[in-house]
Amino acid sequence: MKRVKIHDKEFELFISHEKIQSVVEQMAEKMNAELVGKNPLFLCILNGSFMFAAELFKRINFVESEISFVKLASYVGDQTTGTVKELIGLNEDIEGRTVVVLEDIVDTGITIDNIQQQLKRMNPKEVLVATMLLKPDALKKDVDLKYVGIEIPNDFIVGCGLDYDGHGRNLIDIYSIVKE
Ligand SMILES: O=P(O)(O)OC[C@H]1O[C@H](OP(=O)(O)OP(=O)(O)O)[C@H](O)[C@@H]1O
Ligand code: HPA
Repeated sequence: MKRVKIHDKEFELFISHEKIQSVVEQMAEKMNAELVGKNPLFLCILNGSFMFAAELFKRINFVESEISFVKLASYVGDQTTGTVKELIGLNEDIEGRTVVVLEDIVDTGITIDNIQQQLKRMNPKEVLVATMLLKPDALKKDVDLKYVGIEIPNDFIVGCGLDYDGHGRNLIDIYSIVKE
C-alpha cells in the first residue's frame, strides 16, 4: 500500500485520483441538469477546496455560471480549534442568486454551518452546498448538504487540497492517517 510521511505522521492511500474524478463527474452531471438557467455563483472555500473546485467547475457545461473564491479557516494541525472566522473575499452581490458553496470536506460541520448562516444573511435565493467528502460520524451540526461526493470514516485525511499542517495538499490521491 502506497504511503507518505508528512511531518510526524504516516498516511496510506485511501481514495484514488480516478475515483475522485468519477465522483466529481457524476456530481457535475447532476448540477448540469439541476442548475442550468439559474446562473449559479459557485463559491470555493479556500484553501482546501481549490482542487475540487477546479475539477468540478471545468465540468459545468453551461456558460451562465460564475465562480468566486472566499476564505474562512478554523483548523490548525489535525484538530478543530473551535474558532470559526468571518467569511472574507466575497465581492459579489448575492441577493436573489443561487449560491453553490464548494467544500473539500464536511467534518464536524461547524465551518459549513457558519458559512451558510453568513451567506443567508445576504438574502440569496438559495444556498446549496456541494462537498467532495463527508464524515457522517463526525458531524456536530445538522447541516443541509445538496451534493455529497464520498462518505468517509472519521479518520484524518490528506491530499486533493486537504493538508496536515500545510503539507499534502498537492497529492492527487487521498491518504488516510495510519493509526499506530
Ligand atoms: O466540518 P469542519 O469540522 O468545520 O471541517 C471542514 C473544514 O476544515 C477544512 O478547512 P480548514 O479550516 O482546515 O482550512 P483550509 O481549507 O485552509 O485547510 C475544510 O476545508 C473545511 O472548510
Ligand atoms: O480530515 C481532515 N484532513 C484535513 N483537513 C481537515 N479539515 C477537516 N477535516 C480534515
